[in-house]
Amino acid sequence: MTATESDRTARPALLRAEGVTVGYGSRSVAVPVLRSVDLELRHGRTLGLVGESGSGKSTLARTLVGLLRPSAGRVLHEGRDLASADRGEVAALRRSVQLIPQDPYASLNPRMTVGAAIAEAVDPRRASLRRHRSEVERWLGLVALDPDAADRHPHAFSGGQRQRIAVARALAARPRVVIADEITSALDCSVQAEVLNVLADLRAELDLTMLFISHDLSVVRLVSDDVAVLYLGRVVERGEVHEVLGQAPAHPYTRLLLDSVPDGRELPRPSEAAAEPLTPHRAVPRG
Ligand SMILES: Nc1ncnc2c1ncn2[C@@H]1O[C@H](COP(=O)(O)OP(=O)(O)OP(=O)(O)O)[C@@H](O)[C@H]1O
Repeated sequence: MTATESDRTARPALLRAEGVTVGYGSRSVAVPVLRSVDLELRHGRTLGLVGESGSGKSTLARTLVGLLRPSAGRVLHEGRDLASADRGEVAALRRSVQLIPQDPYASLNPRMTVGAAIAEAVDPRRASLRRHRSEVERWLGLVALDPDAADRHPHAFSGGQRQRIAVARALAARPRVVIADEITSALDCSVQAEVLNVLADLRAELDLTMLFISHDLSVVRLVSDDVAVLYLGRVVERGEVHEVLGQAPAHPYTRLLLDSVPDGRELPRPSEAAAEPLTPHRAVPRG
């Protein structure tokens, strides 16, 4: 075992799927979308999840945060099975794993100001923008938005700004794990870079563990330490990014994925590709 391998496997798994099978509809008629999926997110690492449209990536994301129940297998949050946790524990465990969906309209209430939405994430029981104004403004600063953004509604922002608001809102809940589900796929390239840079800065500052879902192999290569390849609802290959997306992918589907990307094997290594941070270093609010 190499030094990197032992470092990776020594880190505790914050989130683990064990033999997870999920389908939609009633159990008797459901055709599984996910079949016996095993996956783990280890502390401080980013796992990229790739796979073609319909392979089950979003279904897996929703299952990991507890929005869908597996018909077989289990999901463990820091070793605890959501299915056997009591209500208080489920609420805390769910809060510690935040999902950022592709469409920020799905996660931002159009009738709520941005500040009220972030205040709710900061403190769901005493959600008040007035009470949490300074922390809300710090989070807005962390995603490079002005403090007065707090008083505006989501429709007043561009797609990239809305996605940064969604990132701030998810992170304001102080999760240990973030699941980013195709968060840049609806954005132009330059705006994609803005969102990815913000996320990369915050990931390092907050010591986040992340599942980064994307069909874009070059983006996955940039942000991930490890990668898992989902094909027809099964994880067919996983490992460190440079191994799986490097010279010798083991599974034919991974080879097909790579062959479909122009210069797919020549993508820059994360260290070479690390772009200038979009935002200057900012102190992260601790609380
Ligand atoms: N609410 C639902 N009810 C029934 N079937 C669904 C539902 N959501 C997804 N599916 C089906 O489950 C399969 C996997 O969908 P899923 O959205 O998880 O795939 P995906 O890999 O995220 O795709 P994409 O990259 O296009 O977002 C698809 O066949 C889809 O039609």
